[in-house]
Amino acid sequence: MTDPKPEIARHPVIEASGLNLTFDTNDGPVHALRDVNLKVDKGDFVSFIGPSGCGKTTFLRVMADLEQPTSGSVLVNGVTPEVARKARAYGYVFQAAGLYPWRTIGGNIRLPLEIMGYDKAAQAERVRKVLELVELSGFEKKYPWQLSGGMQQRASIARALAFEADILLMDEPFGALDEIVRDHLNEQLLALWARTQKTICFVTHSIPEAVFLSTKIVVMSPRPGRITDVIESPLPKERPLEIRDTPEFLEIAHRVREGLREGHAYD
Ligand SMILES: Nc1ncnc2c1ncn2[C@@H]1O[C@H](COP(=O)(O)OP(=O)(O)OP(=O)(O)O)[C@@H](O)[C@H]1O
Repeated sequence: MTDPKPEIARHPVIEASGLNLTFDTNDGPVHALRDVNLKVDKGDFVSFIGPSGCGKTTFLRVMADLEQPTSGSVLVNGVTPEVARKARAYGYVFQAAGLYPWRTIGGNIRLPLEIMGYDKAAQAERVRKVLELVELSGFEKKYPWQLSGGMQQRASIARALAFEADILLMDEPFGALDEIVRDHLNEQLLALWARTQKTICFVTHSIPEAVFLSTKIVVMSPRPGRITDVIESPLPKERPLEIRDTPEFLEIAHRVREGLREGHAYD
C-alpha cells in the first residue's frame, strides 16, 4: 500500500463548498446552514462565533460525520467526513462533558485508547500526560460525579487530547466555566496548540475568547445559518492574556461585534 500522507498534505484540512443543511421539522424546514464556504489550513485555530441557532454546532457535526449535508460538500483532509472519521482524524469535545458515569476519570480517558489498541503502559502514560495538561493529576481514580462541572469538562478535554488526533473539534468547551478558570484553560489550550500544531475548530459565544484564541474567526448569523465574515487575525501566535488590552486586539473584537450586530435579528 502506498503512503497516503503526501497526497493528504496537499489539501486544506477542512474545505466546505456550497454547504447547505436543512432540517425537516414539524414546523417546516429549518435552514441550519446556507451556502457555507470555508477553508481551514493545517495548524489553524478557527473560532465559530454567532448567536444561538446560527448553525455552529451543526457545522461541527457535519465535519465530524454526525450530520449529512442536504447539498454541497465538506472534505476533511481531502476525503469525506466518513472516511476521515474512520481514519480517526479528529477528537471531539462537546458542550456537556459526556463522561461515562460508571467509569473513573482515568477509565473515561483510556476508553478511546483501549479501542485503538494502545498497550497498557502507553495508555497509562497518555492518561498521566493529559491529566497533567488539564491540571487534574491525582483525579484519575475519581468518578465523574465526584468532580465539579468545570473539572468534568477538563476531563472531557483530556479525553479528546489522549486520542492524539490532528484535528480537535471543540463545541463551547469552556462555556460553563468561571472566567478565571476559563482564562487559564484558554492559555493552556494555546500552549498546547502551539506545541502540537493541531488544527482546532472551536465554537464559542465569547468575543474575547474567540479573538484571544484564533488565527481565523468565522462570524455566523442565523435564519438561515450562514457565514457573514471571516477574519484572519494579525495577532502573533504567542499571546499573553494582557494582549487583550492592546489596540490590535480591541480592533478585531470590534469587527467581530459589528459582524454579529449586522447578522442579528433581535427577536
Ligand atoms: N436535529 C435537528 N432537527 C431539527 N432542527 C435542528 C436539529 N439540530 C439543530 N436544529 C436547528 O438548526 C439550527 C442550528 O442549530 P445549531 O445547534 O447548529 O446552532 P448553534 O449555533 O450551535 O446554537 P447554540 O449556540 O445555541 O449551540 C437551530 O435552529 C436548531 O434549532
